Amino acid sequence: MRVDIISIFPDYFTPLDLSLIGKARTSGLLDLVVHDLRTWTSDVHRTVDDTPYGGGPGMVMRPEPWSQALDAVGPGTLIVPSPVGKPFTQADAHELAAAEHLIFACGRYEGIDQRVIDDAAGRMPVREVSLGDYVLFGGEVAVIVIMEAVTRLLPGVLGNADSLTEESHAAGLLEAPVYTKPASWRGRDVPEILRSGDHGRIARWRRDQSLLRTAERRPDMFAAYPPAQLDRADRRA
Ligand SMILES: COc1ccc2nc(C(=O)O)sc2c1
Repeated sequence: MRVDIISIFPDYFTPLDLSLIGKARTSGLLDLVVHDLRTWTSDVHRTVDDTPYGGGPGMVMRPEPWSQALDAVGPGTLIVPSPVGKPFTQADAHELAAAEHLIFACGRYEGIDQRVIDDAAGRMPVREVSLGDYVLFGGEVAVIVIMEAVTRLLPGVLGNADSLTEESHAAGLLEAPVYTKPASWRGRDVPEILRSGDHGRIARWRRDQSLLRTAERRPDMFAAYPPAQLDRADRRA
């Protein structure tokens, strides 16, 4: 997968040199290039913003540097993190993991001139996405989150692909609690069933815990869970 990230703060992305994303880059599974938007400015001050038409606080990112940057690195699937974007979900991560070329545009200030996004949409798929109902300083942190969510789904990046099937949101439910040694810790014991060796009962316990946790913590997810995927034992949980 090829990924281009465009930002006025390219140093924000040094974490993408680390851990499994860093390994994916060195192994060639991920071809990631981070660009400084100011590369595509032409004035001595390398200006990327200007005052908003219609007045109002703050500054807006000018269209010219962005249009030249996107012309240089595109076309691809353009992702623009934004407070007005569609909530980003695990399903979106799976869709983006299937793309050949992702381009991330990191907004700052009050955002990017809307014409940049409208113009790009005439040449490539564009997704404006939000991480949640809160506002960040800019798109950079959202891109790091999305890059983690997407890259870990790429074949060969995670050592054990089985992790992807049991984890939260993978099957539309929250995962069961996990435990490791010691069996007793500060007077708290690991649930006996997990030490029973009875894999059938362990699987049932985990499924029940997953259903209960989802019902308690994410009733929205629980309500959306397809009834057809609930078996008879589930209905007793
Ligand atoms: C100006 O660019 C921004 C500003 C805030 C912001 N907040 C996001 C979020 O997903 O919460 S993405 C994003 C982009």
